[in-house]
Amino acid sequence: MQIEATGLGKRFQRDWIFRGLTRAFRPGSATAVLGPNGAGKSTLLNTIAGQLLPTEGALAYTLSGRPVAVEDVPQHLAYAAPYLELLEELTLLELLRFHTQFKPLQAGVSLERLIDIMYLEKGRHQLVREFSSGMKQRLKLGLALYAAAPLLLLDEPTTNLDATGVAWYQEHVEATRAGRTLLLSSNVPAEYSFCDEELLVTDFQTGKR
Ligand SMILES: Nc1ncnc2c1ncn2[C@@H]1O[C@H](COP(=O)(O)OP(=O)(O)OP(=O)(O)O)[C@@H](O)[C@H]1O
Repeated sequence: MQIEATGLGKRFQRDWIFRGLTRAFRPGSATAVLGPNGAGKSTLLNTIAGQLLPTEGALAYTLSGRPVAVEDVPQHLAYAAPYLELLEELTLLELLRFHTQFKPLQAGVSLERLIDIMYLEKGRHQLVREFSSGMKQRLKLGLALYAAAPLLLLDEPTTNLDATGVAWYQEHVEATRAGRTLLLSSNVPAEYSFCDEELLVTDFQTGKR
């Protein structure tokens, strides 16, 4: 998905979080959205996801040369973030069946294959609520990385992952990012070192008031 941000700005009450952001995000690119805690990285991802309205400026989305209305962006989007909750009252298999009804997996990836990829075989019939935080994070990432969605947003993707989990993430983000538009919010170089572009949110904060 091609995304063109023009003069994009977001304000909460009287505080501008970012302002004057003009940038194109191309299919096949991976952009690291960087900045200190509270800089506005998640706010920017949520705005690009169409979940927050920009206060000023515009976002234009194009898929295979056709414009996509902002209200249709969610169907083309896979998003993993600490603040997006899993349905923890379901077992893993129930959750995967439910989730993939509205967010299908990539061609050739079955539910069983995804369970293997996520190393969650033993949790197949377990309530997600009982998963460790690392298991939940592998589940969130597996659902996003292997979704059939051209726009991939990852917010702090290695949250709760140990060193093995971080290596797992690096392997699978590489395996799934070709041709997609990826934006990744991070403070951890191991999460974003593969990205070909960087966007420092604080570059869009001078003179914003
Ligand atoms: N819904 C909201 N209403 C008011 N202020 C908000 C809202 N959401 C976020 N903010 C504020 O916007 C600023 C940016 O927050 P945001 O979560 O985007 O930062 P971040 O760079 O992702 O931070 P972190 O690295 O800590 O996750 C913060 O000051 C936060 O308090």
